[in-house]
Amino acid sequence: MTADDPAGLSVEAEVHRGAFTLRAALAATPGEVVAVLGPNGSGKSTLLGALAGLVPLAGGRVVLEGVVLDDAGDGRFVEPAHRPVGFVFQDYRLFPHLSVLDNVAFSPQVRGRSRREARAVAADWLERLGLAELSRRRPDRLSGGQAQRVALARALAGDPSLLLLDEPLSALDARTRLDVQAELRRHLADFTGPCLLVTHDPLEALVLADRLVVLEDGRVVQEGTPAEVARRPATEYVARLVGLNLYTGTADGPTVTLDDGSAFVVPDHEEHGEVLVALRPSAVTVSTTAPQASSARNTWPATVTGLTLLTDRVRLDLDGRPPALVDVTPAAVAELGLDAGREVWLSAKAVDLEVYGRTHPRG
Ligand SMILES: Nc1ncnc2c1ncn2[C@@H]1O[C@H](COP(=O)(O)OP(=O)(O)OP(=O)(O)O)[C@@H](O)[C@H]1O
Repeated sequence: MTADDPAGLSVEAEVHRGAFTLRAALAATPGEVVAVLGPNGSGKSTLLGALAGLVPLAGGRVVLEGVVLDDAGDGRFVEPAHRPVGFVFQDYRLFPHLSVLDNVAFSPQVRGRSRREARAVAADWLERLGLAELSRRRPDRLSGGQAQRVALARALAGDPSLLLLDEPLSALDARTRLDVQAELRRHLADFTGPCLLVTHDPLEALVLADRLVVLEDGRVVQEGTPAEVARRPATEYVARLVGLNLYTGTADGPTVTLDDGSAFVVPDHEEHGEVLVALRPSAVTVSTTAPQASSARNTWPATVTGLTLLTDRVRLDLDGRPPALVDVTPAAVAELGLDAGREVWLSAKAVDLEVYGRTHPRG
């Protein structure tokens, strides 16, 4: 999609906030849910703020359905209140002095509806979201889940062309979160415009999003479907997010020399030069004696530095060349006497190593 495509959203944004710079380009098609993931301080909220007109662009432009909302080049700028954008903030930001009905009526009113019409639209949204009986309540009398639903109703009641959700579920307890997440999924499926969802939670991104965009240090480091990103993470952060080991190295035929000087035998691949190698923690075998080396198998010594109980497995943190996360069964932990400080051998079949080129430069 190009910047002038009439459908959907297209953004090229350069934003300065103190010493921090966001420089990101992204697009989203109508009906598409794009999850924006990234570590703390990577610029996710800044990006949403720029789209909503709350944070000024130093460069680039924002085009929604063919309408330029912001263009740093020629100074065009649509005020936040006049943007067809619905925003759900992490802390909801409901107006404390207004009833639930009037909170939701606020959006259609700002967009030019009369007070009566706006209240009718609000009542309709509250009905749709199963909140009708809360209409007269003040926000301080709502549970977290209810406040989240009201915030979503308020965003949708303005009939936005773009929906921005900034960590919409992060303030909820685990149980409520699952319920609200399932509901949110249904509402997002009905929403016809593009939606950007900022989240820290990879599971939330997998459940709710069609596509992931990963920001690190103000730059987009990876985009793709959840499956693409999970299979071939582009950075350490993404690898940790999806629970994979990721190594950087240099490919030369069937050997990849890793940055720490160790080497992996890998399957046939087309890559030359700098590559990434991904390895599932469940694909590594742990033994207490040195296994037979073979051309199809990589073996190396390592020391257990940590053990974490997952639901049905134990994740081992291992220091070695290279270091690794390895998943084993609780029975294996007992049988092999695994504990912090224990020296073991790791082995991984060449076919379990996924080799691919870098999509962004190092450093
Ligand atoms: N008002 C501000 N003035 C100066 N710097 C700011 C301001 N707001 C944010 N920043 C800086 O901009 C950078 C990006 O912040 P931003 O809130 O966009 O990140 P984020 O990815 O949303 O983080 P988090 O996941 O912690 O919410 C940070 O380094 C932050 O310190």
